[in-house]
Amino acid sequence: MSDGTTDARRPQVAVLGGGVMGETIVSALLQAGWAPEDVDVTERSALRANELSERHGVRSCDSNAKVARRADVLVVAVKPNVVGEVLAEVSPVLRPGTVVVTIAAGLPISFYEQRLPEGAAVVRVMPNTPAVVGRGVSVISAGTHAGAEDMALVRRILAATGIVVEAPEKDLDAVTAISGSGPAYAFYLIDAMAEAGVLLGLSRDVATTLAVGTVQGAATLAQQGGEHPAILRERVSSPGGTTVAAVRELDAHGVRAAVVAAAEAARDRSRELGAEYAG
Ligand SMILES: NC(=O)C1=CN([C@@H]2O[C@H](COP(=O)(O)OP(=O)(O)OC[C@H]3O[C@@H](n4cnc5c(N)ncnc54)[C@H](O)[C@@H]3O)[C@@H](O)[C@H]2O)C=CC1
Ligand SMILES: O=C(O)[C@@H]1CCC=N1
Repeated sequence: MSDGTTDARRPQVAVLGGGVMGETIVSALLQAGWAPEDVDVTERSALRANELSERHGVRSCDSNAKVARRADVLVVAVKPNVVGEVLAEVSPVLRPGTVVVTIAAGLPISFYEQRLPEGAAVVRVMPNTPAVVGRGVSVISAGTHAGAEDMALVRRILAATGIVVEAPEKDLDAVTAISGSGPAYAFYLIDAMAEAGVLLGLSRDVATTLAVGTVQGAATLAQQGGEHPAILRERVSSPGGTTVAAVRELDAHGVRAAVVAAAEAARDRSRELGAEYAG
């Protein structure tokens, strides 16, 4: 399909499920230049539907089939256990050429292709929550019938959410473990650092400001400096100084091994979700 670059109107997008990630995508669409009337969002909760319409000016309703009928792009943003029933509602009414984009964790592209009309273009995406502030990471994988134009369109939709990286679907469980769930690991570290500051006698406000600013600054340095994180860590570590004393404790408490084990557990859970719901 056309990606709408030369069309007067951008492709009509329907976001099914207006939770944390669904709302983020609605807001990214508006930032990327979509008009509110070209965006539909569905919600099981009427209260939430009204909230989304009031906040973003988009149309909201509780009928997935109704919005799917007019959609050029359908974004599936419900929980993995609901995806099957949502596809059963929309599949009979989809127009040929509609691109189906899914952000559900774990479910493979084949799950969608088996339930959608023959030849449907499916693009699987793993975003993350910093997308809310335009600093997200999204990984996109093409389904059997998704062409270069479809992938370009998905990139445009996600443009306002942050970085977009393309990867083969076989990598998506690992991607989910690193960038999908990864913000939680970073928040965990920030929380622990702030708590440690309080333990050492700082006020909670100051400790939190220091922890957030330090993690943010370190991430920016790692991104912009282009140097290996181990080199950047060495540069903080003066001989016989405070940092080596601290890092020795991180090693002694197995923090590196814990991060690896956490990522493996997330990858395994992503596989399980796929097996559980795709059956
Ligand atoms: N939260 C995160 O960090 C990430 C989530 N994901 C995926 O995004 C999807 C959504 O996750 P969240 O936004 O966190 O969940 P959420 O629970 O905040 O949002 C889901 C929304 O779907 C609505 N809903 C439920 N059944 C529905 C139906 N039949 N029709 C329309 N709406 C319905 C719910 O009322 C809820 O508002 C999940 O599949 C998850 O795996 C992917 C990457 C990151
Ligand atoms: O925890 C989850 O299942 C979702 C997918 C990646 C981040 N949140």
